[in-house]
Amino acid sequence: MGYDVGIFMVALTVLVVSKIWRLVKISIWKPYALTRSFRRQGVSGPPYYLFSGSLNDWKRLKMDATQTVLDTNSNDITPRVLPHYHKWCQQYGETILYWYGTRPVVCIADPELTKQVLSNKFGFYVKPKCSPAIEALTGKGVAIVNGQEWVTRRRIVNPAFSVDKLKVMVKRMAPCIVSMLDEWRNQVNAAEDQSKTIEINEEFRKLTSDIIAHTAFGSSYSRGKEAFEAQNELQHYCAASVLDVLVPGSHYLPTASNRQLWKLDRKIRNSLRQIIKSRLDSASSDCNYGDDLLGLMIEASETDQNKDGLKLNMDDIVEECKTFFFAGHETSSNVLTWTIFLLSIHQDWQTKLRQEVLEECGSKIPDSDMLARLKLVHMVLLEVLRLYCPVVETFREATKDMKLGDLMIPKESWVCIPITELHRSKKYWGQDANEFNPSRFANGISKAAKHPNAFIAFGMGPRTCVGQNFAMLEVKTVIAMILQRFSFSISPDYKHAPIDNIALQPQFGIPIIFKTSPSGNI
Ligand code: HEM
Repeated sequence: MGYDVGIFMVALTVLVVSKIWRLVKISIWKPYALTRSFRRQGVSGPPYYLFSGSLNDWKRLKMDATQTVLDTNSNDITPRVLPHYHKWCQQYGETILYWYGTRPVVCIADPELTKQVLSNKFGFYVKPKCSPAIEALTGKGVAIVNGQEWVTRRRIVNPAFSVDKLKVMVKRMAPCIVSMLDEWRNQVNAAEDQSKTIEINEEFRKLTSDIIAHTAFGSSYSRGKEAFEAQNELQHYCAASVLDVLVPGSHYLPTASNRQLWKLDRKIRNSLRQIIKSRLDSASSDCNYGDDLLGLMIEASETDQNKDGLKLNMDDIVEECKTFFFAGHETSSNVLTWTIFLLSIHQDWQTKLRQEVLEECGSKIPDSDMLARLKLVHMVLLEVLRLYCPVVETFREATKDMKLGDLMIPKESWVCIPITELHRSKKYWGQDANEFNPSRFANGISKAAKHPNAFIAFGMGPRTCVGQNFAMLEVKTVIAMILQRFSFSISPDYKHAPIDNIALQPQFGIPIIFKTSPSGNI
């Protein structure tokens, strides 16, 4: 008995000592050694603080930035959107090392190095593990999984965005857009001076939710409403907590904020399960579930005929639905918002685009052929995506020690690519990098800057955005239909305050004054 207790005590001591050693190694030794190693390579950054790394400094800079308001005509948004990067770059140079807790992050704003990281096909730079809150928001779907799991999921979802499917989707979008615009027109016509101020960010959020629900899930905004609303609430929660120091295991504790997170997660899942169930119930006897995204995923859950022999189960489908519900509306709604904002300020471009739309589409609802001819609209959208890219930055984790340019990136370090900064670097975009100048895209994306990969609004390489063609068609259709019907300008009440809330949003919304367009009676 005494012997057993002795062995137990020794084992316990070994366990405790090894845990303590691991903690010391991760939180003290590694940061110290890596800081020195990077310094030798000429890279430095803000100091490392025990456990919190640079998070507290980062949080403070973000808080301060949210108190500022920019000049409405200024597109120089980095100090507000990536205030930590802006400040640390000025202090420590273009490439910086900072700490997400105990995790080293090397930030690079160089298109050549970005290409090496994002285009790596051997899985040496993978998507880092997300916090539980982000995972609850975006789902453990194709956007965050790695390796074979990602290959399988990407193969399942890719066909949902083929050219033929997109053409059908454009047709399905139209009624959602008409319904919103009819409502706007009623409001304009009801106003005494025939003009109405509308806060567009919220309107576009509802519209793009409705569109993704219809086109990818054969549902409607009202059916998915509970999921969208819970995702919206969760997004605010995530944005507020993303810079909190994560204590390992703390997400299992029933704290007030965890309980709120679990509740929202349950709401999203339940609502999505209802949508899936109703598709299963309505399937014909030959198990034809439809050829939209949801149909393809259900089919993949029923067959192991896919190349890898891997199947999706119901939970996988729910996670994937979360991914597409979120990615499918959050990005597009913000691009729409910033496009209308910029066209309100640049009335000359608004006039040019309206002319183009009326020439190519007349008063008809645009189809995919007409949309392909809207060259100026396309250029303007690229310029909006450059200046107000919804994805502000992206991260990868090195799975082994990597040589990146002149830098050695140690295994398990993160590489941060500050898209907002890369998109307005004077080195690549010229002295007018912060100006709205859609003409720079006249000869296509690769010729717009001094480096062909300086524009990465949809990412690059194997993990490039699966919904990019869908998003461009959607945004083009909405903008064209607005231009056919209305002229618009910015309200004097507008406060220019872009903010990174997981996506780039206007902190106080954007009030726009709409009038019925003199050009048409559509
Ligand atoms: C203008 C709107 C959009 C922008 C700017 C955008 C941007 C991006 C970017 C930058 C990435 C890559 C992130 C990274 O490499 O870390 C990405 C990935 C992704 N996007 Fe989009 N996106 C947009 C619209 C959409 C839409 C409408 C959908 C769905 C219908 C969608 C679904 C996805 C998915 C599933 C991924 C993950 C792909 C993978 O990892 O294989 N996106 N998006």
